[in-house]
Amino acid sequence: MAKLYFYYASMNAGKSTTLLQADFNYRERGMATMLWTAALDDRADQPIASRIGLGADARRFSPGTDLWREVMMQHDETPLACVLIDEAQFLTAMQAWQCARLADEANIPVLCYGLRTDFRGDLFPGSAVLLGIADTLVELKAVCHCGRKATMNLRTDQAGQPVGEGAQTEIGGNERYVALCRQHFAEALGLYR
Ligand SMILES: Nc1ncnc2c1ncn2[C@@H]1O[C@H](COP(=O)(O)OP(=O)(O)O)[C@@H](O)[C@H]1O
Ligand SMILES: Cc1cn([C@H]2C[C@H](O)[C@@H](COP(=O)(O)O)O2)c(=O)[nH]c1=O
Ligand SMILES: [Zn+2]
Repeated sequence: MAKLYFYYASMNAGKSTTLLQADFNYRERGMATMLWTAALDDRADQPIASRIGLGADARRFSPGTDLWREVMMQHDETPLACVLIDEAQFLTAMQAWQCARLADEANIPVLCYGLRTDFRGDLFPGSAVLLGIADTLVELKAVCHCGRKATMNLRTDQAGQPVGEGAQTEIGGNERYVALCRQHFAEALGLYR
């Protein structure tokens, strides 16, 4: 019985790096994998790019992508040992359930990697469902400037000032976001005043 995994963390915790390591591990044993990432994040040359310099090609999902259908088409051609999905916070609720169906009905392990919460501390839709239904939840860890675990993502403006309002989706990297522990996140947004 295959499992649905959700590896969740703040930004800069090594999610993409861990995904690429898992993929390498399967492929070096001659097993086929299928990689996915969000279509809206096209910052890097390669679809999946880690800050440590590793990268890989991947299919891109958008809200209309039928992951069940796309993966099953590929699986019929070449049996897949697993499916790896980066930026899983951007999955729709329906797509998160399609991932569960792949594990349950097609017996394909699905490994999802994504943010737990957005710049306000609210769950992303895809993450909310994955946190609710995944068989295995694994927290990856980044470090706050104080040394504690960084669980939150502070959005900053061009002057480096904290941003507390805006659209949930705003693509960017270290220049737009900083991973902080909850206390430093809350203090930066004035939530404890
Ligand atoms: N040159 C480097 N050597 C070693 N580790 C690095 C290097 N550059 C970045 N990192 C580490 O890589 C991690 C970020 O990896 P990445 O997979 O891009 O994270 P995420 O996908 O969670 O945002 C951080 O822990 C960072 O410290
Ligand atoms: C917190 C937060 C993040 N995003 C975006 C910013 C990046 O493009 C991705 C996360 O990338 P990573 O691989 O985890 O480094 O998500 C966003 O759109 N909204 C947010 O609140
Ligand atoms: Zn801190």
